[in-house]
Amino acid sequence: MPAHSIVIAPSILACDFGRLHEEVRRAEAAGADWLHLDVMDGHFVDNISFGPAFVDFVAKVATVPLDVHLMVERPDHYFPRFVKSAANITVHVEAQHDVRKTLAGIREMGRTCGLSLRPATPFEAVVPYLDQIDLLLVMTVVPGFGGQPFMPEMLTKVQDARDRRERLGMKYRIEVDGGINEKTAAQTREAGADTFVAGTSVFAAPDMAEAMRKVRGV
Ligand SMILES: O=C(CO)[C@H](O)[C@H](O)COP(=O)(O)O
Repeated sequence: MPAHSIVIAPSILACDFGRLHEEVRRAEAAGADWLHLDVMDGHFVDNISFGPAFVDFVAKVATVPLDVHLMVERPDHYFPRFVKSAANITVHVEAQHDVRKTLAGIREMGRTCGLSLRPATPFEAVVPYLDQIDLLLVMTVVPGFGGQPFMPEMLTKVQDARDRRERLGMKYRIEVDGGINEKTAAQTREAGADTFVAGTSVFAAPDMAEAMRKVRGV
């Protein structure tokens, strides 16, 4: 029995930025529960995506909650700029900050908070913070670029997150991001994931609603 309802969060990184308004509408019409926005600073990851003004624009046209993933070196410095538009703000355990303080700060500003870890980071690194988070984001590719293949070795991390949550009676969502499609969504769901970020597999599909149903497993 999953602890949470299934959530599908299409990754805006994979949409046509030149038609952003229509792409947001298309994702919502196709069944998006949330929209996922990857903010990249060119330091924490080897790519630069978009910043608060872009996220604010998406918030103006979106009707579903925005799930903002800060792939930035100083999330403590930047998260307040996303509070206006985000429902959830996720930061990385590997970034340069006091993780406890940043998570508490996001909560104090009235948003849910997530913690993420790169594929190379062991699950143990997030364990001290699990009592403080609403969502654990398990990266299933090296963060920075869409369109990469799913890393099956991350399945044990998802299982660890689920087992620990059950054992300790915690409530955090388990989100997966990177190479998520019909097949890998089924594998990660089986391992314990309930929240699925999908970029290429939904935005590039001929029928986005059908692609999203497949990720959802219905
Ligand atoms: O976090 C990300 C990149 O770092 C993207 O959200 C993720 O890659 C989604 O894209 P795809 O489904 O194409 O892998």
